Amino acid sequence: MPKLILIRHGQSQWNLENRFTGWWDVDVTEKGAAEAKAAGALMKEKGIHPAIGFTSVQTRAIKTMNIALEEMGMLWLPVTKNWQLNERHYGGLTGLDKQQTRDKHGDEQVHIWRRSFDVPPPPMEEGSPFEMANDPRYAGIKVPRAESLKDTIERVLPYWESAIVPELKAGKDVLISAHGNSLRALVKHLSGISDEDITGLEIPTGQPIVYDMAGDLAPGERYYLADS
Ligand SMILES: O=C(O)[C@@H](CO)OP(=O)(O)O
Repeated sequence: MPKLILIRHGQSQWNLENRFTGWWDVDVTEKGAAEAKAAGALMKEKGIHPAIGFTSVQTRAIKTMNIALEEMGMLWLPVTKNWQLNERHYGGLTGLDKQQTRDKHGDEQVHIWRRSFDVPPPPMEEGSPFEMANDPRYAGIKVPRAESLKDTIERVLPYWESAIVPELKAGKDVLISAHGNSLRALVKHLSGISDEDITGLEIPTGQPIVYDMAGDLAPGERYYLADS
């Protein structure tokens, strides 16, 4: 039965600096690269052999995929990149320091912006230095001004259904390298987590999460590869 393996990218420069990141394209740190390498070593040790990979179009997820695959001796793996696996768009919070934002707006408001199901952060202003709409990778795509988790789910799931499910149906093991909130979107769907309970789910960086899919593609329990 096919396996689905999910990895959140290794620590990014803005994870380290504690800044809201979203669609802004930051790289992994040295620690993040080491996390990706360790994830690859673990997958190799546990006999994980994906037949296809998927990532977002963001450097931190792509690098994590490549570093892990290199460690597995599988840099040849066909990998598809798609913006629908991007991190949730952080709107007007992009680039701000998370602690300074808490000091200014209060813990509760920041928690709502970060973890509520359907409250989006404030929209990104026109002319923001963190605007990505003119980046060539988003040509022809309506770049959002901000996204809630619900908005993120609404663009992750169509891609999951149209591009990824068919590969699992064909019996292929699939590796996805993505982001804290695009993976929360997917895990919410796969594990049937309620709108309320998803607010408490955190996905750590660089830790492969596995679903063993049943014959009818019902996802089994999810588990950390390190614990198996
Ligand atoms: O800044 C971000 O884009 C995300 C992921 O690092 O942060 P948060 O934990 O607030 O969802």
